[in-house]
Amino acid sequence: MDLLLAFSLPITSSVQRVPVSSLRACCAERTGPRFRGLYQTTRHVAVPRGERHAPGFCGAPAPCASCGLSSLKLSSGAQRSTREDAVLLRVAMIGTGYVGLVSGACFADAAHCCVVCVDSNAQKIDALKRGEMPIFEPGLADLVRRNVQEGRLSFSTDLAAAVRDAQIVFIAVGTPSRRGDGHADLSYVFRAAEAIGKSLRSPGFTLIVNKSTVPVGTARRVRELVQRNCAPGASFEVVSNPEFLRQGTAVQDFMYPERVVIGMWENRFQRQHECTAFRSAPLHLHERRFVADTEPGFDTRKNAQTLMTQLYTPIARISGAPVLFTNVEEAELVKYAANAFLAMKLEFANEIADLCEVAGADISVVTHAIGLDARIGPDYLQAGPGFGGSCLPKDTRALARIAQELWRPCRLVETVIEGNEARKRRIAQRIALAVVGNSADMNHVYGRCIGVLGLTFKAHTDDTRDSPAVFIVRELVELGAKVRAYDPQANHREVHQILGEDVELVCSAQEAARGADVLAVLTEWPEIRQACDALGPEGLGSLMRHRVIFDARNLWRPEDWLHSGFTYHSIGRPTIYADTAASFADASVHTTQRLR
Ligand SMILES: NC(=O)c1ccc[n+]([C@@H]2O[C@H](COP(=O)([O-])OP(=O)(O)OC[C@H]3O[C@@H](n4cnc5c(N)ncnc54)[C@H](O)[C@@H]3O)[C@@H](O)[C@H]2O)c1
Ligand SMILES: O=c1ccn([C@@H]2O[C@H](COP(=O)(O)OP(=O)(O)O[C@H]3O[C@H](CO)[C@@H](O)[C@H](O)[C@H]3O)[C@@H](O)[C@H]2O)c(=O)[nH]1
Repeated sequence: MDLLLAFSLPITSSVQRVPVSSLRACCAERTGPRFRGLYQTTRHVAVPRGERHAPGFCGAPAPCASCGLSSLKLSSGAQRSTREDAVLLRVAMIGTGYVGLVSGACFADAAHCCVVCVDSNAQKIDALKRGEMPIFEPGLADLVRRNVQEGRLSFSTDLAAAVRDAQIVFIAVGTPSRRGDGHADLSYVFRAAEAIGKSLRSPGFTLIVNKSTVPVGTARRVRELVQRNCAPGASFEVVSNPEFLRQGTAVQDFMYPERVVIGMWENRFQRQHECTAFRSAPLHLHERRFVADTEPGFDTRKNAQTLMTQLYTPIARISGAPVLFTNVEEAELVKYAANAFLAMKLEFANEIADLCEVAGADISVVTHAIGLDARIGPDYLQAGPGFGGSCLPKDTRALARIAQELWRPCRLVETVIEGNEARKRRIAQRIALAVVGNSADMNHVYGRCIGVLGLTFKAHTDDTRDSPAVFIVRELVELGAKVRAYDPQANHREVHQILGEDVELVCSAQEAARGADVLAVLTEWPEIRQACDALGPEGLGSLMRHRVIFDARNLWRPEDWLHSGFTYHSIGRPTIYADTAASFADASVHTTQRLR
């Protein structure tokens, strides 16, 4: 049995093509709806001859409990030696953050690569060498451990050595917002490009892949920088390969992407003649040629396309994801356009939620109903305190900025950015109003105690970058409130760096609730709901000074708080008042019944 062939080579005598419908569905339950979707969209997969099991289909990264196989773990000595004897692609990942570490570990695991993850932060690399994870990302620790043990993944601060040994070098460094003007700060990318240029082996071909999110035109500048810094005989190509993973589900997203986008250099004249042929059908591997074989640059581009194909074929096979070859500008724009569209959808849901509050409607009913229209879809319509994180806010700002500079302003994106900023402020004000009650005098917030549940920008991550929760807490502190906050994963040191010592960080939801005038839920952690449910309204109420909840993530249904003695505020839904609960009961129960 040759599992390696099953992934990376065409069908051979040891591998057969099997209709997906006849595979063992041993892990269908474990992998959830996405797996079932994949089942429906992929018609054939390659599996070892004589088997009805598709390696990797059973829910990489974890090995399947019932069949013991995954794309990542080989179960017999014979299989292991086949893999060890094979020539592995050598990859250097520059930047070992949320994207670099996940991508590096996943490539090592699924794509049979030897990956060196490089970072200029020596502490991070030392921690990884000791087996400690610098970030919290579900499934990542096991994946890293397994690939380190099996010799496919290592960590280093030595960029030059890693680049010299690599066939493919990824740039996965940060591109934060540049202070003041909203542009992406490309200094990390350019510094990495210079260092890569200086370290390229010569002679020999190296493929440089930009995975960082960058404005259109950046690949061109990276190429110039590498060219300026490399030795005369070095041969290289730069391609763009934006990443679409989400924090909290990063490993799953990387292994089962919706699509892989690879931006290649192309000859513009050729494009006018050839591209129309590809436009009518979805682009798949090898469908698009970028340079005629008689033109200069043909060899490096062909090498680039071959290496990227080799690298992504296993993931494309496992996931059934299309691999789209575009030009570099298209690839760079796809990333910003996708994030801007998601941000727009969220801002839309949030605006409709505001409308629901005054119109006596329930946002969850409205979004459920509009999401049933396939053109709209049910995802990304959960109203909340505004979108945050290290991507959507900075990427929308960067897109708006580039569009302005290219004299094609994206007014819609600009409006989304403004709307989201205003929303976070408004949610802070609403929480403050919940504290002061009928007096509506913001001066009365001074000295009052607000318990905060959740600080990360969403659940299942430790990341507080551009977190709406952190923004809201800062606003409340500025109004003079005493904030006591709990988050299951947020790093206390980082939170103190952002918010100073004005916020007391505690280790449980109970401690955050103790003595609070209002308890504000700002991140949708399941742990938070479980802790509150375990206490029950009586237990929770006995800890608090006043029985008021502000649920900015709609963790509960309004009717859950009827007759509880609590005033329950949420987003885009009727408020349950402690003293007038009965009058709201009918409305909220009706809306929930309609949902079912
Ligand atoms: N976080 C996400 O979910 C996500 C998803 C898709 C795309 N992206 C994009 O990917 C890029 C990286 O994002 P991230 O969240 O992983 O960032 P991050 O800040 O977590 O990691 C970046 C790492 O790069 C290192 N670094 C910077 N310059 C370096 C250099 N010259 N040499 C070696 N290491 C260097 C930093 O020390 C840091 O550890 C960004 O452009 C981001 O927009 C992020
Ligand atoms: O229905 C929803 C979905 C998300 N959010 C909020 O939107 C923000 C972003 O969430 P999400 O997109 O899940 O997280 P990210 O990890 O930032 O992922 C986004 O940003 C990444 C970096 O560019 C992209 O790769 C991903 O495709 C894109 O989803 C968070 O504050 C969420 O709380 C909501 O309020 N309601």
